[in-house]
Amino acid sequence: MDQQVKANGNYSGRVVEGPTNPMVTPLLTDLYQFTMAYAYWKANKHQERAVFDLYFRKNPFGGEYTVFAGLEECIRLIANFKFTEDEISFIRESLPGSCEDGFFDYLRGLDCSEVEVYSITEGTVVFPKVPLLRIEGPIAVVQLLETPLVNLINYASLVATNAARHRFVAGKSKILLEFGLRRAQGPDGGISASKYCYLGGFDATSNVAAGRLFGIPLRGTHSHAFVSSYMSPDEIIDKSLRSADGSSTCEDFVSLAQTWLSKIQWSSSLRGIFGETNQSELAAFTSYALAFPISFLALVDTYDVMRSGIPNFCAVALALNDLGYKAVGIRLDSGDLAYLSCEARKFFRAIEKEFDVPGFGRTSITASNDLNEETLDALNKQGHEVDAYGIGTYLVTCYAQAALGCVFKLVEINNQPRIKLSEDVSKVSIPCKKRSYRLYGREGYPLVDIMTGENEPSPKVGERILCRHPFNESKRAFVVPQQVEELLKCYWPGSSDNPREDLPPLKDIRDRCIKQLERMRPDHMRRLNPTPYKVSVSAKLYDFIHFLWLNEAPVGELQ
Ligand SMILES: Nc1ncnc2c1ncn2[C@@H]1O[C@H](COP(=O)(O)OP(=O)(O)OP(=O)(O)O)[C@@H](O)[C@H]1O
Ligand SMILES: O=P(O)(O)OC[C@H]1O[C@H](OP(=O)(O)OP(=O)(O)O)[C@H](O)[C@@H]1O
Ligand SMILES: O=C(O)c1cccnc1
Ligand SMILES: [Mg+2]
Repeated sequence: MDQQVKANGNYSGRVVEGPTNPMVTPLLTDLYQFTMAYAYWKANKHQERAVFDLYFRKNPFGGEYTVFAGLEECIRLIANFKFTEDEISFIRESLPGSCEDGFFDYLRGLDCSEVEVYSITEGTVVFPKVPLLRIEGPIAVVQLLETPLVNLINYASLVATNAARHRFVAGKSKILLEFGLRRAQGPDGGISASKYCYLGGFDATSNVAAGRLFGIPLRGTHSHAFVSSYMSPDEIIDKSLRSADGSSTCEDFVSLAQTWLSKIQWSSSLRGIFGETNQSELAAFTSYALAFPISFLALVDTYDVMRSGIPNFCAVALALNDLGYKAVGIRLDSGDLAYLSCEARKFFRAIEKEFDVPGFGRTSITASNDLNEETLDALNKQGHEVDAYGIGTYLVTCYAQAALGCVFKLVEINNQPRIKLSEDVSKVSIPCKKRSYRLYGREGYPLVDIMTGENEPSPKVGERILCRHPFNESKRAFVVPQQVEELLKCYWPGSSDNPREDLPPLKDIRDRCIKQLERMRPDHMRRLNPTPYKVSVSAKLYDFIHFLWLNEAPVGELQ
């Protein structure tokens, strides 16, 4: 590979940009990766060819599926992996003074041109133990990659899964808005949350930087501060509003809204629902409508939703309607969201009927305030009229589960398979450089993932294959796949006879994720007691794992 390739991540004329977050550098790793790299180098072992698998052991949130995310950022790091002189000086200062100069010369020349990355496609639904990434290369450099790769995959996949779970409960027809930036774990937590919640099925974010960086649709309403900043309608100086078609101008939109409020107050069907509304709130809504006549949406819970916010909103919306504008809707941010959304809907329908405004009954209702999977589920059970949810804290902090627990384990070195044993069987690693496949059944659902040794023949459509639980002897099944999908594809560096996969735009990854989730058998997806998806190994790999296990585990001696 030529020098230019090494310098800027360009391969075969295709440039891979650097990581989105400039904090992602070769130093974003744990100290022990450098101490091991030095010890490998000192022992002249650093060029030995190693294969590592990156995988997780358990699905998050008590579920039975995970959305794989974060791959693009891993490839961006790998494609541009190069130490600067400053970084090398810092590593020198951080390691014991006895470390030899030659090691720093070695770091100076280091890049990932000898590293190969095979990965599952980003946005795929994935399962425990199946490698998400298989990284092969000189052991010292692959070891340095462990921490950043696990870091880049862990939260991305966790929050994408959280988003997918919220989408599952909310239902396909609802608009899901990610509102988490202020509550996220720092700036990168916020940006990553916006990116990967979109990937997992959210429709838009309030995070402007994420909108710019990733092209995610931006959406938002306004806050209580805007409402409470107004004291009275007298504050509004420019009261004029041109009609939507530009043919006329209403000189006093404030009075028009007040007139509509009186009409609502005295209408026969709405009489008695409310008396005087809060006039400073009406002023705030009027002012907001003057600023955004084509996209007017009001936060209605600052004073009293049914006695003030909703009638005030309707008055301004009807005034806009006179000028040919259609108000977007309301946001509810407190109280019983099921009850209030139903009451608001009734009010909108009554207005539609009373004043003959077609479509007013369908005015959009957005709900927010500490929402999570459980509250969405409770709202569904109670019955509600919410069209859109704004979700922050519980979504982006992954409140229900702090981390996915991805690991990076050595499975082969110098063509010798390696295993890591543990008292806890779920922690025993699956050795060998492997391939993995997803086998689909007659009804089109994925049935099982199977891992095989690298050189085993691949499963074939229509051919019966034995799938074995990796560690439980009695669990096995024959499968006759109707479709076989190889999961690990080449993402770096690729060559003319083994081309590298493209890194698709975020929107395409999101579309893939949504399709993948829809293709799963419903019992794997349900929230309560979902059925585990089967993850298996070939008969040959099963035998080999257990041979290696017995070989590596010392035999105890009883006295
Ligand atoms: N119908 C409902 N069923 C179940 N949970 C609901 C329902 N309506 C609202 N919730 C949830 O109940 C909680 C209400 O919280 P809390 O009582 O702290 O808020 P509030 O008093 O309504 O508003 P504020 O944020 O202004 O204090 C929120 O988590 C909200 O999502
Ligand atoms: O509730 P979350 O899921 O985190 O969603 C975002 C929240 O952030 C905003 O208000 P903020 O919480 O700042 O103020 P509040 O106390 O009025 O809710 C918004 O009104 C939501 O309530
Ligand atoms: O636009 C909103 O309504 C919004 C944005 C962030 C947090 N809470 C609400
Ligand atoms: Mg809140």
